[in-house]
Order: sequence, then C-alpha cells, then structure tokens
Amino acid sequence: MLNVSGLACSRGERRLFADVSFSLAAGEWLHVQGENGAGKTSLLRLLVGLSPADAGEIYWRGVAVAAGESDFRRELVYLGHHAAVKDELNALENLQFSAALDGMRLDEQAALAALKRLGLRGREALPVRVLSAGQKRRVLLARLLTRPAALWVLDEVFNALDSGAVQLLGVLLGEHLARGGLAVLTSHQLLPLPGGQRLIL
Ligand SMILES: Nc1ncnc2c1ncn2[C@@H]1O[C@H](COP(=O)(O)OP(=O)(O)OP(=O)(O)O)[C@@H](O)[C@H]1O
Repeated sequence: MLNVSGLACSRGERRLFADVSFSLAAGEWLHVQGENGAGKTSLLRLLVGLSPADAGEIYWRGVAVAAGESDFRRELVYLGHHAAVKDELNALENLQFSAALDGMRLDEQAALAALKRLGLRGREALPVRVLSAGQKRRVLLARLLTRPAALWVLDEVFNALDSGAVQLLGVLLGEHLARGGLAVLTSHQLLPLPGGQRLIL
C-alpha cells in the first residue's frame, strides 16, 4: 500500500539521509530509529508532505503522491513531535477543533468515546491547561480514534506517557494494524508492539 523509494533529504549544507526505501502492506508498521539529529522527524515530515524531498518517490495504493491524484493526505493522521493541544479549550473541544481543521465534523458522542478510551472520563469539560502533561498527551492521542485513517504517522508519541498509557497505545496500535491499518513510528524506546520493520537513519 505504501511504497517509498530513494528518498533523500538535506537540511542546510548537511545531507541527513539518502536512498531511504521501504514498503508497508496492510497491517504492517515501521519503526524509524536513529540518534538525536539523525533525521527521523525530517523523514516523517517529508512523508506527510510538510516538507519537500531532494529526491525519491512515495506511492500510495500504487499512485504517486506527488502527482496530486492520490488520496494519501486524506488517508493519514500525523501526530508530530511538537503536536500540542489548545490550552484554552477543553478536551472535547480540542478533538472537535482538530477534526474541523481536517475538514471533518466530529460527533460529540464519538469524541467522548475516544476520550473515555484514553482514560479521560470526567476530564472532558476541563480546560486542558489544568490537565497533567501525560493527560494532555492522551487528549492528543484520542485523535487517532476519531479519524478513519489507514496510515498513522507518529513522531515520539510515547513521550511523557505513564506505563498504563504506553500499554494502551500499544493496544490501540495493535487494533489499528489488525484492521489492516499501517503505521510509521519514531521512538527512542522499545515499542510495546510485536513485529514491525526497522529503518535506522
Ligand atoms: N528547518 C530546518 N532548518 C535547518 N536545520 C534543520 C531544519 N529541520 C531540521 N534541521 C536539522 O536537521 C537535523 C535532523 O533533525 P530531526 O528533527 O529530523 O532529527 P531527529 O532524528 O528527529 O532527532 P531527535 O531524535 O533529536 O528528535 C538536525 O540537525 C536539525 O537541526
């Protein structure tokens, strides 16, 4: 479903990586690894179309993403390294706001169910500025359950999560893959998810 070939990326004078190629079929995931500054975030941003590649091709369902005829962007959800919630909104409003930015209307019941799954029952109506760092991350992660996305692109999403949330995210990823979804993840930690391909930058 996702075929990437020969991707190259430079930042300033520095070549971060070249000839990055991988293929993911339904139900498969990729763990992007590398030292600080190796280019993991750059690769993910390039993959989701937030920055241009120096070279290479991305094909989604057999169609080149660059051609603009692919449904790729609509079929992925990206949680970036610095993705954040809006402090002045509550958890429910945050989910509805981010859905609206993606051109979706999110039903309140669906949003509440996602927040409940993330262990935020009873916290839905509080402004997120009063939530703990880990609870804010959980609000962010609830987005994964409110999008019908085939591809999850997740940059260091295990940061600031307690062991229960790490385990829960592993379960959510497992369910996503079992439904035929795909995932590309960066993490400096071992991931609570069996299988997976490794790409070391
Ligand atoms: N817009 C930019 N302009 C200049 N340099 C950049 C830019 N974006 C990234 N870089 C540089 O590219 C290199 C790779 O950054 P990137 O964030 O992709 O690394 P990473 O592997 O995700 O690192 P970490 O594990 O620390 O998160 C770094 O040296 C960074 O400073």
